[in-house]
Amino acid sequence: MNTATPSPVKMLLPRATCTSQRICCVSGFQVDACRSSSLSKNLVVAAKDSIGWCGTSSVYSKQPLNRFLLPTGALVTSKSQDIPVPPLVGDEKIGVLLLNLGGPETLEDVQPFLFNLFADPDIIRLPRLFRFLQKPLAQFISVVRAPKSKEGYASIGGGSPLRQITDAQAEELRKSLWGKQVPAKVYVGMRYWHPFTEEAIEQIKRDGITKLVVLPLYPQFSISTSGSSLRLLESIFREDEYLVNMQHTVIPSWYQREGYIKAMSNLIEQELKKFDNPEKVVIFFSAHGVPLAYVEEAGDPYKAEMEECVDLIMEELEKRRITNAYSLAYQSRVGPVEWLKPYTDETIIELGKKGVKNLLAVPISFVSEHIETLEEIDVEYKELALKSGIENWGRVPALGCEPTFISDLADAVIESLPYVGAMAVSNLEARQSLVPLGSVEELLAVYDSKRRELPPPVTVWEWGWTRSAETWNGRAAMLAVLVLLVLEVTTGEGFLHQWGILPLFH
Ligand SMILES: C=CC1=C(C)c2cc3[nH]c(cc4nc(cc5[nH]c(cc1n2)c(C)c5CCC(=O)O)C(CCC(=O)O)=C4C)c(C)c3C=C
Ligand SMILES: [Fe+2]
Repeated sequence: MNTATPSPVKMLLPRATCTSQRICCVSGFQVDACRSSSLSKNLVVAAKDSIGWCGTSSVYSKQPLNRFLLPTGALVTSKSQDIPVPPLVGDEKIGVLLLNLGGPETLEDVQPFLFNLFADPDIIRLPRLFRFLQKPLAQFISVVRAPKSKEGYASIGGGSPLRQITDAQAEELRKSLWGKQVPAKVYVGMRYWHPFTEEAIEQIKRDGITKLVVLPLYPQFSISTSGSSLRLLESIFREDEYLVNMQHTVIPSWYQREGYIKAMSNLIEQELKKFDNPEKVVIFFSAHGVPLAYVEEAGDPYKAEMEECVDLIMEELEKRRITNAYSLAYQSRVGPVEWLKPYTDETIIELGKKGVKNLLAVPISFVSEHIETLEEIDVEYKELALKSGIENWGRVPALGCEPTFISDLADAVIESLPYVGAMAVSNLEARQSLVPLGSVEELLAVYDSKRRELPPPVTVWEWGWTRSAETWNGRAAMLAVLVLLVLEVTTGEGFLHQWGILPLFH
């Protein structure tokens, strides 16, 4: 790190950065800043290829390189590098909050974890009138599902690896940010298990973080994942004076980032090489599904983002002269409603029937190994594939702490810093930015710290004999049955007991 005295006056500060109240001078430029300008706030004076001198209009002194001065709202770019240089922050304390799902760490955790998951109105979306049933229903479903889920977690070692992997990702991201001159603290906030988002927020407050970048660890946005975590965060922020005043921004999704696409392509390329005839392998992207109604009724961008993501990876592979056949399907459906299609299991059978012999599964919606890669894909789908006539099976590992990926996440954080607390001036500006701040307009609107309202969880209602009405009628009927079941289980009385059926479940 070069902390030499700045060489004699040479004003190379780009004009744009001089126009805000505070100024940031960037590395790669030799600067004697705007000392004589009318601007009297903070300055950073940087010697060539370093950032090491900070000061005010009249005095500047050698300071630790980590004391950054941030031009609030101003985008800072350096002509000497492709990646924008980090904005510099004076007494600000930068935090990055990684949002993730969380998973049970022991078999005893499974049922309460499932309860938390099903009690989330973004996972089971009840009509407003029936919201009071959310928790009893969650209790019922979690108890019924727990034995099957426990079996799955038992088969992958007795618990989810998610906490460990996310902690490791947080540490690698922290190191990468520090390496890029951004001394940020990185926190992990899980939605359904420890460390809960609330716990992370308490730590953020204790640490006195003043600027927060919120980064969901899901490449593509879904109401059921990033949306749910952000909704929770919003309710926490709204009730807390410290947080209301803390500046923050959100990176809603990042599947289109070059670094992520390249990292995924690298992994696919490596796994293809393990087959005897790599060019004959069908690349089989398998994404976690969501109920179809999320996309068709509630406007979840998940499907569109997933398809675009797959296209981008295939384009990148094509640049590397890898032009294999590929397919995208959705896995892990839960419950009786229709989910995004095609389903992974049905597609595997279909591919087998078509004579496909070599299949490379690519988990695409999540960046850690978890129960659905380690059990569902590696065991269930592999078995199904082999039964369906596929002879050679491979699976791309989840990204985990892959260096290109982590470095790209760090760049995403750095690129988002100028937006912390600053409203994107327009959607156009947001779309042009490297960080997709405008890709989910409503979310941007909400999660820019100066705007608030979230889109309601249930959106569409049409009168008459329409598809929507049918769906809701069906759900109401299902609910009525479930209410009867819950009442029966809790009171020990009802038609199933009368018929002598229910005691079988005790
Ligand atoms: C992008 C990823 C995910 C989406 C979208 C998603 C939606 C979604 N999930 C359920 C129900 C369950 N998910 C469960 C586990 C689970 N889900 C994801 C990711 C997405 N879910 C992950 C990474 C995990 C595994 C965590 C781990 O412990 O390793 C479970 C529990 C496991 C099981 O019993 O199968 C359930 C249940 C719904 C209903 C939903 C969309 C509405
Ligand atoms: Fe899930």
